Amino acid sequence: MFKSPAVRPLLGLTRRCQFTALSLSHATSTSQILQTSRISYPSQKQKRTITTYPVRSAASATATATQSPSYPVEVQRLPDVEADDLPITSQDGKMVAVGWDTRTWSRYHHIWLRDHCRCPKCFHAVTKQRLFNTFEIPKDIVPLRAESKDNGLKVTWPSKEPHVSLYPWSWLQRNSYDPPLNRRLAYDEKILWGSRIQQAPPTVAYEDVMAADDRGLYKWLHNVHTFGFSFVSGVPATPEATEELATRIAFIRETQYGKFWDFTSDLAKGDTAYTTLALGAHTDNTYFTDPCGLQLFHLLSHTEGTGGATLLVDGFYVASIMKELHPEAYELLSRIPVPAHAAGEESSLYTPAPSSGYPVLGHDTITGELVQVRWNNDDRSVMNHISPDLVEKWYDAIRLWNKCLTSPDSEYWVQLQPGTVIVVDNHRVLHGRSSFNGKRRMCGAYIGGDEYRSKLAVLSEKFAPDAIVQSTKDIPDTQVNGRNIWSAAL
Ligand SMILES: C[N+](C)(C)CCCC[C@H](N)C(=O)O
Ligand SMILES: O=C(O)CCC(=O)C(=O)O
Repeated sequence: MFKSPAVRPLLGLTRRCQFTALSLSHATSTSQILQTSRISYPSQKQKRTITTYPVRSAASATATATQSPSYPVEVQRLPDVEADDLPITSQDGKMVAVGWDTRTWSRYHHIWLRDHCRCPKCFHAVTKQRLFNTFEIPKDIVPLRAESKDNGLKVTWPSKEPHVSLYPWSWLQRNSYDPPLNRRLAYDEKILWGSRIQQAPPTVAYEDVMAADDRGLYKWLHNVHTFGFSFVSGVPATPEATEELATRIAFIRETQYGKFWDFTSDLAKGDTAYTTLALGAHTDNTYFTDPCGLQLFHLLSHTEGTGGATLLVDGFYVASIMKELHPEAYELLSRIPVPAHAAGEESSLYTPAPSSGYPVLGHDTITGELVQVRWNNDDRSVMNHISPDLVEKWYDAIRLWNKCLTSPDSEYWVQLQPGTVIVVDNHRVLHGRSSFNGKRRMCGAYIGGDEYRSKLAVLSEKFAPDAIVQSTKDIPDTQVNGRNIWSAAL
C-alpha cells in the first residue's frame, strides 16, 4: 500500500534498500487505437522504432472508496523523442492518443489539452500564470486536427480565428497521466544510510557554499535532498557567519524560540533543548501543522565539561527496515495520527491542526512514497482519539520503531566542533544529543520546507536541467524571466 522512496543503496551499507519499480501498462494495444480513430502519421515516412517494455505484474489500477487508493506506478523512463522518429498521434471524440512506441500509448483528454495550452495568449510567459478562462472551454471540445511535429504535438482548435497549441514531446511524456510516465525528477534520488555514513558523511566547504556562482550552494542542498543532511566545513565559529550561511538558502523561519537562535542550558526558553539533558532521536516541531523543513546547528563552544554529542538517524532508512520486517507496525505508524504540543512558554501553547496531529510516517497520497517522518516522543500529547482495539498494537508499533531508531546500525553519533555546521532535513532525519555538563553554546535556525524546496528547484533548473528544459530551450518564447514555461514543476 505504501512505497519507500526511490532509493539507491549506499555501497557498504548493511542492508540494501531496493525500490521496486513495477511497470504498469495501461497502454491500449495499437490495433485497438488504430481501429477507433483518425490517425495522423508523422511527416517522416519512417515508423517509430519498436521498443518493448517489460510489463511485469501491474498494481491494481482501480481503488474503491473504502480501500486505500492504489497508486499509479510509473512506467520506466521513455527515451527522448527524435526528430526522425516522431510519435504516431490519433484522436477520437474525447482524446488525443500519442504512440511513443507500439506498446506505450498516452491518452490526453481534449479538454485537458486545451486547458494546458501555453501559447502567449493562454499563459503569461513571465508570471507563468494561466491567462484564459478554463470555464469557457466547451465541455465537448474537439480539435480540428492533432499533428506530430518535430518539436511536439500541434493541436488546432475550432474558434473564430483558429487557435493553435503546441505541446513539447518531453512535456507530454512528463505529464502523461494515462499512463503515468517519467514522473521522477532528475535530481530526485535518495540514498538511505545507517551508522556507516560516518565513513563518508556528505560535506561541502563554506567558501564553496558562499561563492556567488551558487554551484556550492546547489551541492549543499543536493546533498540534503539525497542524504537528508550535510555538513559545511570551515565556517567561522560565530553566530553572524552561521546566520549568513543559513540565509544563503532562504529567509529564516521565526518561531516562539526566536529567529536565529543562540542558546545554552539556561532554560531561557521552556524546552528541554535549553537544559543539559539527553534528547532522544526526534524531529522538531511536531506541534506545528507544518514542521520546519531544515534545521541548522553550529556548536560555537563547549568548555569545562564533556558530552553533548549529536545524534543523527535517517528516518527513511529506519522506515524501510520497519516496512520490510514489521509491515503491520509500519501501517499503524502510517495511519494513526499523533497529537503533540509545545507548552513550555507562558505566552504560547502550540498544537497542530487538526489537534489529533499527524501519523509518524507521512506518505504522498498519489505515489504512496514516504515523504515525512514526524517523531518526538517527549512532545507527544495524550493519545485520546485512538480506537481501543489499536492501543496495545500502537504501543507495540512505536516500541519496534524506537528499537530500530536506537539500533547501533541506525545511529550516527558525531561530536560537533566549532567551525562545522550541520543542516538536517527535519522531514526525514531525526536528531538528538547526549547529556552534557559544562558550558555549551549552540546556535542555528529553522528554514521553511517550501523555501528549501524552492531554492533547490531554482538551483536544479540551473545546474541539473531536466529533459524538458533541455529539449524545449530552442522553442521560441520558451525561456522567459530565467524560467522555462514548460518546467516540470509548473
Ligand atoms: C529552537 N531550538 C532548536 C533550540 C529548540 C527547539 C525546541 C525543540 C522542540 N522540543 C521540538 O522538538 O521542536
Ligand atoms: O543541543 C543540541 O545539540 C540539539 C538540541 C535539539 O535537539 C533541538 O534543539 O531540537
